[in-house]
Amino acid sequence: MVTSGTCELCSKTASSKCAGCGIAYYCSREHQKAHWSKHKHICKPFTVKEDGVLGRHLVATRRIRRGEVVLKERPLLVGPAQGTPPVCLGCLNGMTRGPGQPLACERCGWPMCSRQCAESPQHRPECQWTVAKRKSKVKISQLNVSPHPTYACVLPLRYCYQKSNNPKLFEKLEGLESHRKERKDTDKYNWDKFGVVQLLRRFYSLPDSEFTDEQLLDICGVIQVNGHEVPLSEPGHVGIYWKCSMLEHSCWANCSKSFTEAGEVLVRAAADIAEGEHLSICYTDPLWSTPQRRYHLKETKFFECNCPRCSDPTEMGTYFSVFRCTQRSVLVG
Ligand SMILES: C[S@@+](CC[C@H](N)C(=O)[O-])C[C@H]1O[C@@H](n2cnc3c(N)ncnc32)[C@H](O)[C@@H]1O
Repeated sequence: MVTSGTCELCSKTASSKCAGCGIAYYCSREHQKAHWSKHKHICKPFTVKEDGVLGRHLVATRRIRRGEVVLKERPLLVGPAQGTPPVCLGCLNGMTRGPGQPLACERCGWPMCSRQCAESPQHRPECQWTVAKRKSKVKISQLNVSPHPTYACVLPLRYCYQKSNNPKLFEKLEGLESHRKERKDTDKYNWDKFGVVQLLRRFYSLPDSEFTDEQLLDICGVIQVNGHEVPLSEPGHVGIYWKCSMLEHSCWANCSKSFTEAGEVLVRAAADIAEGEHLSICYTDPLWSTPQRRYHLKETKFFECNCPRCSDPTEMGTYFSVFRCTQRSVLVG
């Protein structure tokens, strides 16, 4: 991992990066300030626009070359996926994978893989709420159950926890799309009512006066619509990012995403992108057929994909979704 570069102004070795683009290095705040009039034209090569079809989306403000880093950012929130076996709530790795025996956090009882993970700030929300609201330790006796139902409430709980502990972060999360109307009465919504809302009420005695059912279901909506599967743990976990949440989908995306070891999302241009072009990533599996991809996007992200690939029956000449006719030789022969 690169941790230093040369200062954009004086070319000395520098270790602090521009927070906007994460590309330019500076040796001091003074040099960063002095260089800003030049750097502002290339920093963050996109702007957020909004329209009636896509909602907010990112548009290139200059030409972006293939391979260039478009954005790099830390997650607003991370937590276990909804359907997961028991994981350590510090590092988010599975509890049955490590060499050592899982240990229970001394304060809250949630199983952890080490003392260090039990002390990690990541684990604080459920740890503090277990002590303050549940008032009795959590006991997860079966570590090989998958999915383990108790873990479904952890990420929503971490989100709720920010309301009083980090109101600025909570406000940011609240600004993300939840598709409240479109989600209502879907199978996932009805599952969340029981699997998350009722669980938080029973397990954490979370009263309606703190969060109404509708608010909790909106939180589940934000996680569903904006959550990224992060493959940095085994099993993977979910991360919610701010700018990355503004990226629109295309099955013929011009950007690709990956993750740094530190959990940042890294979005790179997968093709040369012209100024004014929309930036996109693929929300679904590009190796699925057109009907599968469109169904998945409609069910989970609530839109009909009309990208160039979905609009072209040949899928850009690849015939990716066609059935191979095994009778060809009989028919033509
Ligand atoms: C992660 S959010 C993207 C940001 C969102 N537009 C906003 O304003 O917060 C995903 C949502 O954006 C919209 N969206 C993304 N890509 C789209 C596309 N290609 N066509 C239509 N809507 C799209 C859908 O409403 C989708 O559920």
